[in-house]
Amino acid sequence: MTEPSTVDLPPVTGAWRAGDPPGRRQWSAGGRLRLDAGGTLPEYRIAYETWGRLNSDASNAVLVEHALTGDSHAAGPASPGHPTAGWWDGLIGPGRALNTDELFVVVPNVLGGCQGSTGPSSPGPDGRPWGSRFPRITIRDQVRAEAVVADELGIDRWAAVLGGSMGGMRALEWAVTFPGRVAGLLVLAAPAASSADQVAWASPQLHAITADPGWRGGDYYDAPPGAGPHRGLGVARRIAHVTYRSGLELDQRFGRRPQGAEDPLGDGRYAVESYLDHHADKLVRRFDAGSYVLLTRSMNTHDVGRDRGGVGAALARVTARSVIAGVDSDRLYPMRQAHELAAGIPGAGEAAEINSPYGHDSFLIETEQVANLVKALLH
Ligand SMILES: CC(=O)SCCNC(=O)CCNC(=O)[C@H](O)C(C)(C)COP(=O)(O)OP(=O)(O)OC[C@H]1O[C@@H](n2cnc3c(N)ncnc32)[C@H](O)[C@@H]1OP(=O)(O)O
Ligand SMILES: N[C@@H](CCO)C(=O)O
Repeated sequence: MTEPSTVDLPPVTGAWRAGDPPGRRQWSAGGRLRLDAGGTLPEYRIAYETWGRLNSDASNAVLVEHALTGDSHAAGPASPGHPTAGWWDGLIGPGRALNTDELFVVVPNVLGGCQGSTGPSSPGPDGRPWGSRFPRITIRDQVRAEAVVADELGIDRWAAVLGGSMGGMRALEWAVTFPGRVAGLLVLAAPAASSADQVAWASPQLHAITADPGWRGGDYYDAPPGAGPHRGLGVARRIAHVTYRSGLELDQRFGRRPQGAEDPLGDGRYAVESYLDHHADKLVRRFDAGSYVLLTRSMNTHDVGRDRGGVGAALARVTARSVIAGVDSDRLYPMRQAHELAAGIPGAGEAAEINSPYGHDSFLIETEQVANLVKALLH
């Protein structure tokens, strides 16, 4: 390889909290959280950002839920406290689909994450990082944890809850767990229950991380800089990123081209390999492997029908005005699942289709089509 991968650099674990400048990010603290899998989380905090102003009867609040490696920074530029620009910057702001002249937009970082909310890299009750002691959590647990943010802000009922991928799972769980608190629902590229295929794709990712000697059973936070499971996390991201894009896109974009002057007949890479290396390197710099494992497992557990009499009975509880959408080229969360979900939610109508070559990631890329879905929900 003439352009070495940088995955041996230390990850950004915890740096967001330590070096955070004053900004709009705030925290809500929750007490004992009873967990789906048994046991409790003794205390936790949820980081969140807001845009716009809450009106006097708190009827204009919208909850936006991020995907696996997202965070509360859905809008605005990158800054010292935020390594990436807002992931829905084109959708949130004055005059945009989520018009902050009218709406109060709230974006929490998920429980179990590593960008401000409590997760495996956070201090446990004894002050040492939770690591392997962090309990297993489900999407449902994450949603119940987020209710503290709504309660603290005085929001009894969200005008809308929306999200894509893992964010779509949380949005859906909000509408099923708290039907009276969700007036509008937009689920993008997310199923009612994770399928065998989705669990299967997660499996090699989890193995890649936990088989890395740097993983140390999940207790690597006190290891010297650079000794964490960075290579494993990088491999996991490469696998995941392929599932986030379509095969046709990769073929048309990269073809059989080598990366620059590299020679794939020797030790050189194809351009598409370099592209995956780049995404792996970027993730390793900004995301914690412990959170990746925990959140991936929580997505595996996603099933709105669990302990509720099945998916049909769970979806029948939804009273929100609902828009359900998938992406025609999504090979990870196929349109079939969007159709099944829409068919189960009272009044949801047909699932909408985002037309795009970009696969699953289209909910982050196809701003105009997503904006139209948001407008369809809100107006
Ligand atoms: C709600 C949430 O999900 S939040 C999380 C969202 N953010 C992420 O997922 C972070 C990772 N980023 C991504 O997955 C994507 O960048 C998206 C989905 C956000 C946007 O997708 P796109 O705009 O289509 O970006 P794309 O996948 O083409 O990647 C572009 C990057 O690949 C790099 N790249 C392209 N070709 C090559 C190559 N041959 N070799 C190395 N790097 C390459 C580009 O230089 C660019 O780098 P940069 O992002 O550092 O500027
Ligand atoms: N690329 C996005 C989508 C995952 O669903 C992320 O990393 O969060």
